[in-house]
Amino acid sequence: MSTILSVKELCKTYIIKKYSNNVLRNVSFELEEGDFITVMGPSGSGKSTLLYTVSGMDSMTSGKVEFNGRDIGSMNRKDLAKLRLNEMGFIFQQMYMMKKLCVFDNIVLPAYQAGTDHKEANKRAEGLMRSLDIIDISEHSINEVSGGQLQRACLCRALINSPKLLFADEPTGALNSKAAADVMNQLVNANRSGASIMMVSHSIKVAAMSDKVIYLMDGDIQGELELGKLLDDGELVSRERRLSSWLMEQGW
Ligand SMILES: Nc1ncnc2c1ncn2[C@@H]1O[C@H](COP(=O)(O)OP(=O)(O)OP(=O)(O)O)[C@@H](O)[C@H]1O
Repeated sequence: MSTILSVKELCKTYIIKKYSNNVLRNVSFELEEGDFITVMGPSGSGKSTLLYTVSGMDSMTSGKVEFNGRDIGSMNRKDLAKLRLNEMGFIFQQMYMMKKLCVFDNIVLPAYQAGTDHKEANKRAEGLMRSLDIIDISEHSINEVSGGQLQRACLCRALINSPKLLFADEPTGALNSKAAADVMNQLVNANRSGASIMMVSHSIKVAAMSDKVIYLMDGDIQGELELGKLLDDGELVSRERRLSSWLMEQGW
């Protein structure tokens, strides 16, 4: 098993009107290939900022982040964009969909950009949309769909290039329980097919499906809980209980 993401002493400071906000303070952790981790913690503890900085979407103030042995802090914008297109997938709270394209075209576009044969890309997009129950909205403009449908479309788009590492910020946030279960099943399937996942979630039910939970407090990792791979849905209740009592110890 090799390390896909190595984060060492990562710091991120936002400066607004001369006031410094040290959002991430010396965060260090490693993600092994095939890992599925969830970052939890109080609102404002820096969870989304952590996802944005380790994925190269936002710059770091200091520290080192390596993706598959490549130092992302020293990569130029073009190489970073290529890395994100080909090897990473994103489901973020601000969903950057192209307003002029229909849902299907938004989903398939990254595959075309990566040079995948169009017929193959279309087939893959259709399969993903069926599994997330949004095939009926293929031709809709992104202004004509619900928040939950849009979130599922984002997941399809994130998976279209079979990313090595998937970043997901509250992927079930806007969803009802059936849609949330569809999304989580798809994430677990993607992980079983080899994608590593780094997710942020406030939900115990959702986080209990991951292998490991990191608790972020005031921009630093306060604790880690190893849950192991989810092998059977029957284990979920006991995993949720374990996670819930650990979170209470963390002061959640
Ligand atoms: N682009 C930005 N510019 C300035 N400050 C920011 C920016 N993004 C986040 N922050 C600040 O960083 C801190 C952490 O925000 P972040 O969104 O990472 O927290 P979070 O743990 O994900 O919170 P939540 O659970 O509420 O989503 C907050 O104080 C926030 O105001």
